[in-house]
Amino acid sequence: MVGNDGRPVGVALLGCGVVGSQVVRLLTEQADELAARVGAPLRLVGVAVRRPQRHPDVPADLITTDAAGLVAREDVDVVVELVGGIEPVRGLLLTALKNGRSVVSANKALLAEDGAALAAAAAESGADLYYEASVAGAIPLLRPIQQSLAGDRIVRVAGIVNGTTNFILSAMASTGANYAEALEEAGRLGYAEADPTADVDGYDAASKAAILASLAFHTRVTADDVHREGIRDVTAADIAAARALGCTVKLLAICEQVEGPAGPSVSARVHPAMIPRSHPLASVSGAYNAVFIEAAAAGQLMFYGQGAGGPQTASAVLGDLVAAARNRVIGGRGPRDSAHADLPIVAMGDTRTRYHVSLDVSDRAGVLAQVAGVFAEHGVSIATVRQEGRNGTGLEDGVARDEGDGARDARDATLVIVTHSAPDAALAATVDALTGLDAVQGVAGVLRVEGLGRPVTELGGVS
Ligand SMILES: NC(=O)C1=CN([C@@H]2O[C@H](COP(=O)(O)OP(=O)(O)OC[C@H]3O[C@@H](n4cnc5c(N)ncnc54)[C@H](O)[C@@H]3O)[C@@H](O)[C@H]2O)C=CC1
Ligand SMILES: N[C@@H](CC=O)C(=O)O
Ligand code: NA
Repeated sequence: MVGNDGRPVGVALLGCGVVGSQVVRLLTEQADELAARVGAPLRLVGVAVRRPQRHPDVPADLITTDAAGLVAREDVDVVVELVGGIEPVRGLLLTALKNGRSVVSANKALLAEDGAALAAAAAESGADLYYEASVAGAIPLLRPIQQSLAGDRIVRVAGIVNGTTNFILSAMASTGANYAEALEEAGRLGYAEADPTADVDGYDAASKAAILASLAFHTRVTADDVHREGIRDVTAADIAAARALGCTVKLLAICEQVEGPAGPSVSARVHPAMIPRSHPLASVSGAYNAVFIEAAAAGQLMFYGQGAGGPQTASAVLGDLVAAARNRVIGGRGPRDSAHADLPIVAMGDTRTRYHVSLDVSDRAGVLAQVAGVFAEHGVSIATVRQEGRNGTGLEDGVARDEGDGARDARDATLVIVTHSAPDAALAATVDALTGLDAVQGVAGVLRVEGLGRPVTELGGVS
């Protein structure tokens, strides 16, 4: 690819909402500095929007509703996509890349669904494809994985990559609010959208996990490959149970290289989990994001900051834009996405996790043995068991009080069991089988427990 012959680098912006409008502002306010860093001025040649009348701050001669026409213009070098969603964006970006235009995007949904096609189009034409803003907003994360750690071997990337759900879980933990109350507060403060499905059901985090796993393990991972559970079912009782164990509950994205049934494999999952309060991720609260990377030589690294917001996300977009524009000016291109390892994806059932299980049981002779037997039958080793009295039966002090209700057992108790690590399928089957026991009145709560590379000392030395 040849350089830009000293002419300005033409930038087409698709979408001018929360993030796009901030990109326009920063491009204007920082024009001279950006030109110095790029080696040529950045010239915004057009802004494609859906409703032109809604953008009084953008010069009218730049506004267009014809995104396809804008992308095809000869004076466009870099297309910055801040629309979101799959179509019509996929078609527009594939056309741009095939025509040799570099692309900067914050669109995690598209990259997690069809990143391979975009990367192939970029490789074919020699254009750049950058998407730092798509994962954890402002936090520099993808470039460190792709470039700074290129000489190392990453074994795990785990973290909090969704601000909305982290705000909700933090509010539940700090105020005792239930899920519905915390969600309402998140909406009031502008964190949760009118339809919060993508956030609370884990779709947003799963897309980000797919992108992280792809880059960390040099393997194409799509959102469909990521096991996904959201936070709708997390209860105030789960939060209290976590606290009792010295833990807190977070929605985690966990991407690991593991030894699967077919050899080295990638495991990618998003689910709520208890983590020890001593873990650095436990203190990440509110709408913040943090990602913990473990690499063979570098050891443990943590990246922390704001994962959303207009100016914050625009910062990451502009970082990518400067890199893509500089490559135009000097006539090269940045490092390509690499999928050379092409590892298989391990099924969630084969992924090893630990569980915290709260069972409401009748407290009579032999019940603990029956429950332990079900764990043993499924090959799941128990790490700790704690019994608590329930409904005022006074078991805490070992004294049972029969309140005279002849229709039910004289004594009720809750068994709190934490397992050692076992295949997730074995743990799920164990919980299923427990519900069939006569002595088990109900499963009060089931949550995975993650040490994330650290011994869970609070749980009695389980690691
Ligand atoms: N808002 C945030 O904090 C973050 C957003 N992102 C990503 O950045 C992208 C943009 O997000 P926001 O700015 O928040 O969204 P937004 O909804 O505020 O802005 C999107 C804009 O695109 C416009 N649009 C829709 N279809 C269009 C079309 N066919 N042609 C031209 N314009 C069209 C909409 O009218 C809207 O103004 C999304 O991919 C999002 O996932 C990533 C990280 C954080
Ligand atoms: N909805 C996301 C924001 C952007 O990625 C979140 O809540 O983190
Ligand atoms: Na980022």
